[in-house]
Amino acid sequence: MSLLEVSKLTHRYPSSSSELPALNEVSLAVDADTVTAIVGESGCGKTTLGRVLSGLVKPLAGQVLYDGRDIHQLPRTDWDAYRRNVQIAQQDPYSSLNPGLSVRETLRPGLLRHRIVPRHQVPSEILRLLELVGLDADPRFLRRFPHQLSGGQRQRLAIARAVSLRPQLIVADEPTSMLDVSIRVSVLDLMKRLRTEQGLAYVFISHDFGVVRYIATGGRIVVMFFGEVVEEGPAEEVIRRPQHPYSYLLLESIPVPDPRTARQRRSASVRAVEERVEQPPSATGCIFSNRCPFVEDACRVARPELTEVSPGHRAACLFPERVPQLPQGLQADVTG
Ligand SMILES: Nc1ncnc2c1ncn2[C@@H]1O[C@H](COP(=O)(O)OP(=O)(O)OP(=O)(O)O)[C@@H](O)[C@H]1O
Repeated sequence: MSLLEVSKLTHRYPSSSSELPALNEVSLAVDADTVTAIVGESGCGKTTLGRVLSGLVKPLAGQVLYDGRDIHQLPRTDWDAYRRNVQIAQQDPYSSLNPGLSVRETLRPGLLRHRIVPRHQVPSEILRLLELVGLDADPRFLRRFPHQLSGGQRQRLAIARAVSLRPQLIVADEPTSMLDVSIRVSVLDLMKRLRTEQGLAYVFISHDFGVVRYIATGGRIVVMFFGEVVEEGPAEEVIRRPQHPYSYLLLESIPVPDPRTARQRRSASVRAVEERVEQPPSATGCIFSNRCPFVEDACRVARPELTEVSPGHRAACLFPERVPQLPQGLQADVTG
């Protein structure tokens, strides 16, 4: 079931030096109770999309429909409910947490303002939330300030704050990219557990396909390139049989710990694309054609539409049959 229907979102920042919009006619559905992972390189519009979905940025054109209604047309009380129902967890919890507020004061105001529990139950609810996210539920910890917490503890606190309002959806924008690898996995595991226990949906934003495949099991993957969706579909299918060359190349470049495999993985096509990374996207043809290792003349003429390649799986490629299958070993690796 769709929680949000996103229709032809276009956004451009007035101060941007880029000719290209940050988002260009992005349409997709965000399902309830599941993960919709947005993946793509830096600058492709992931954060802008996340901010539009959470209502923090009003797009220049297009709509975000919630229960069939445009969120920017909602009456005040429904808008407040939407903002509570859709929480955001950001890349750098240090900048999103108020440095002057203790752990207790980070969690308390939201619980009171939105009357999540009766006033007298707020202290016990704070302790319950800390336990839920694996933080110390003791008085000394409650008095700590963000600068006295580790990176992992800060992100757990930011997650606790988001979950405290009992939202339907959390937009998680690169929530683990600033954490050490060992801590990263534990925070991802926490997010997975919370999702099933609390019946949450996530829009999970990342530039790292390795992280995306870890969190998006059973959900959907949306691949973006320069403000456009180039592929979207069920996570396992996008990973096993990518239908857009860009998705294929992102998957093929997932780093793996074994240096021998990592060497094998940097195939000729990945190296060729890396050499062309500075090329601006084509203005008229397929947006990926200037970097595509499988490009044909036709790709430089017109921009392909997102087209269904199998039920619920769409790709914007004129020649999806040219996208190779991932090598067997790598497939086993990326499907984990
Ligand atoms: N506040 C802003 N003012 C001007 N341009 C912006 C602003 N925020 C983003 N942009 C531009 O919009 C485009 C999309 O940026 P966005 O941050 O949404 O992408 P992203 O995929 O999340 O990248 P990153 O992972 O680096 O944050 C980029 O070209 C970026 O330079």
